[in-house]
Amino acid sequence: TTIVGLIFQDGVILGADTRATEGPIVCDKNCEKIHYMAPNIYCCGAGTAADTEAVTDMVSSQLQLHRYHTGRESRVVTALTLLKRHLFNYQGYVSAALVLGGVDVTGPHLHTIYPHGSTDTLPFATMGSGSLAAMAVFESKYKEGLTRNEGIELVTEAICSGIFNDLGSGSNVDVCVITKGGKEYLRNHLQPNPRTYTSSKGYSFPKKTEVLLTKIIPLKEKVEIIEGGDAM
Ligand SMILES: C#CCCCC(=O)N[C@@H](Cc1ccccc1)C(=O)N[C@@H](CC(C)C)B(O)O
Repeated sequence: TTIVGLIFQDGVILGADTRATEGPIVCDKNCEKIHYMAPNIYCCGAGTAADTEAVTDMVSSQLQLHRYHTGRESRVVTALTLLKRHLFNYQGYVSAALVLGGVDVTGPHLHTIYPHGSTDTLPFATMGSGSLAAMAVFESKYKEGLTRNEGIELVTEAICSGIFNDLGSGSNVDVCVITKGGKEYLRNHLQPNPRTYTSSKGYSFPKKTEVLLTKIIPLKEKVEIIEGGDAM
């Protein structure tokens, strides 16, 4: 997985690739790694798919109950605290590495959360097996005050770095833009690995391209009996 986040002039932009693997096998070529937490908060997940899905869904429900109780919009710090407390409690056995982003009454916020429960607050962040490839892009090109389009392009470039350089990442680029005004979830914003289509009739070769084996090779006439051989 390659997942990223950055702060731009109007809020936060999150990005993710869409590959799920099981060892050397790609078990999902277009999965979703950007999870809804609240109307103004989203969270990218890397690690064990089941764990990232379960922990974000659980905290999202807790935030919704909290919104009913307070009558107010959820804050990013609330999601951060709920996530880190849960992960710390399980001492790293819940394998969820997260990039949490959102905009609330206190402004835009971006955090990373590690499986053991430690967290960071950053202007730009990357996680997953493709995080080094993505961070190379951010370290060389990130600056403060990026416009929406500049931010989307930089997030897309960072995810593409993971897609093309990390075997744990691949397929498409998902993007989520969060501002005070709301959010834009750009599912499959970029599809840089389209499936090249074979003919609908399946494979067809011109006649006479097959080499017909006409020579019949006879089976061995005599089979040697090995006397007294040990039973295998
Ligand atoms: C679909 C499906 C099965 C998913 C299995 C599954 O969790 N794969 C993991 C890798 C992994 C982890 C632990 C045990 C085995 C395999 C995976 O692809 N993680 C990606 C993110 C998730 C959200 C898709 B990424 O971090 O590479």
